[in-house]
Amino acid sequence: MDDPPKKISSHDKRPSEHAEIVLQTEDLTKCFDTFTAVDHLSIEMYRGDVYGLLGPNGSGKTTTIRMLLGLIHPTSGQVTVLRHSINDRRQRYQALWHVGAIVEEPVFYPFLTGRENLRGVATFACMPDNVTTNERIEEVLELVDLATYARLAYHKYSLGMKQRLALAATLLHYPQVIILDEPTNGLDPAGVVEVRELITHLAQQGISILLSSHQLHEIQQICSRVAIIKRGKLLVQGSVQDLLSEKQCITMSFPDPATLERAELILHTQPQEGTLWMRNARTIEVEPDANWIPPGGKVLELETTMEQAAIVNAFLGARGIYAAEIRRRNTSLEQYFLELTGLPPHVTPSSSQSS
Ligand SMILES: Nc1ncnc2c1ncn2[C@@H]1O[C@H](COP(=O)(O)OP(=O)(O)OP(=O)(O)O)[C@@H](O)[C@H]1O
Repeated sequence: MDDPPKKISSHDKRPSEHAEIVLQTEDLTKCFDTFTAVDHLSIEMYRGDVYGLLGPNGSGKTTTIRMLLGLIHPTSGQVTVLRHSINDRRQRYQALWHVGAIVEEPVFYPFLTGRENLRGVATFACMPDNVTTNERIEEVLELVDLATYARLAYHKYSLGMKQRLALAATLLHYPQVIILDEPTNGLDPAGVVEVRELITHLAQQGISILLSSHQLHEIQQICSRVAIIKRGKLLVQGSVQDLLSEKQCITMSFPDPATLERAELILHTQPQEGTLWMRNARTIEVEPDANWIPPGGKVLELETTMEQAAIVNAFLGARGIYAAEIRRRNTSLEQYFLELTGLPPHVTPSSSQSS
């Protein structure tokens, strides 16, 4: 029996309890024949969230996104956007009207300018060819910081500019929710920064953004909340800040490798009731950015808070072992993900399913 998904308590980065839910799935499930790609997934996204949908390869992210956009029908469960159900034929149009998305590589005409391409998109979207539409095109060009390049042919755009033009196209009809599948995929570092800054800027305007990505370092920098899924099931959902503060660690360095070995042995064998948590101590390689590398290049890591570091220190001191340095170690989203899923963000679908 699988563990139920963890609920994470809220701190400052999580929307208040009065925050408006803009997108919600309830028990969303998709089966392909006998294979369940998405399994009773219940997530919610608040106004202004930059929400990361994370999971190893083949965990069901794209299938979920396709259901959120009404591109495929769920086997069961619900998707609601601003209280309109995508599953209800009468409400689907209203629900999807609030959504903009980039799910596949956007296609633009290479020899038309950025502005002309947006005019083309507006025409295809049946937006009237009038002053309001032209004003909106100028507005979105400003919003994605492409106004200066509006007269440049698309094929001369950098990868980051192309992605920003794609975002401009999704913004034309004033969506309140934007869904992006791997928005920084294939971008060079400068393009990644451009898109990251734009996403943050859009969220500040009250637009909620759901994105899937394998770039957990990126996700950690831009997302306010994340959901981590594996084999279609939700493992955890919460604010990045809360998830990471749940996993506080300290590292202890010792004057020489033999002292470290003795300290580890003591921590594994001697703690009694009340201090048994110290038994989680393990030797790890020192982080490369540490300001001091102890002899042997290894440190002891304990999953505990800096407040409890004094207890470990005193415990070892009473047994004649003195640490040379104690540091707080921040867990990255990548480490958290790895511990939770047992998989790195990039694994082949077959290995993911067999694990
Ligand atoms: N049309 C389909 N028919 C059968 N199986 C499918 C279909 N679409 C997806 N799947 C399977 O569902 C599972 C989830 O696929 P999905 O593409 O949603 O995963 P993902 O998390 O987006 O993966 P990735 O990170 O590699 O893009 C995979 O095992 C995939 O092979």
